[in-house]
Amino acid sequence: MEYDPDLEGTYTKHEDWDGHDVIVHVMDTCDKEDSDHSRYLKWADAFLIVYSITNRQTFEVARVYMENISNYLKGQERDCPVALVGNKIDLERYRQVNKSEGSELATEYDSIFYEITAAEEYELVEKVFHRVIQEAHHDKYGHILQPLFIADDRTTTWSPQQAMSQQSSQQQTQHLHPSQRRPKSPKGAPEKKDEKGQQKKTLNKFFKIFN
Ligand SMILES: Nc1nc2c(ncn2[C@@H]2O[C@H](COP(=O)(O)OP(=O)(O)OP(=O)(O)O)[C@@H](O)[C@H]2O)c(=O)[nH]1
Repeated sequence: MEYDPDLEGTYTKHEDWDGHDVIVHVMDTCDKEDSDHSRYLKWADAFLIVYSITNRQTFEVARVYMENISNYLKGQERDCPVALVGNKIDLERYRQVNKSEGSELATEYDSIFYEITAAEEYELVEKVFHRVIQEAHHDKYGHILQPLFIADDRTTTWSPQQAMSQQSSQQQTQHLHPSQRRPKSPKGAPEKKDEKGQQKKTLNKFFKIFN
């Protein structure tokens, strides 16, 4: 089926980590002006906010997202990993957002920060997911599973101790197991935008979830 950016989608991936069947549900959001963000916020165990380093506007939108998520989590007294991701580093010559700006924003919200290219380096994308999943797993279950597969030489294993001392550092690998089930998509999530797509899409970030 052809990709349609106007559709909201949930993707599920199974991974065998440390003998556990880890199930990761990913919601790729499709926000509109009238979107009810709270359904994402309630559903997710972790959040990825992606902007394009070649488009400052997307960075400013990411900033709003960071603040909204932070406020929500504080209000709920929840602690979820949040990762800020600057995408399209293969287009360095068109860069509009400095790496330091991304890093500073992430630090401001005590979040993970990566710059990646989704188009050219799948391993980087995977690394972001693994890092977030590992932290989310720790937050939820209180322990870390050991990696089953061997990380490449750029990958290190995250630990809560590391996180305390190196809050903004990168890298990871891990695994999870399902012990709680949650709906595969936020309750009430519309599958599609309205037919004509006349509602302006203001935000286009996705939230990553696992159970
Ligand atoms: N050069 C480059 N292009 C990318 C990269 N990631 C995504 N793109 C392109 O950017 C465009 C938008 O990518 P999407 O994956 O659709 O991004 P999105 O933020 O989900 O946007 P919507 O599709 O509108 O929801 C597409 O043409 C992609 O091919 C990247 O890392 N580098």
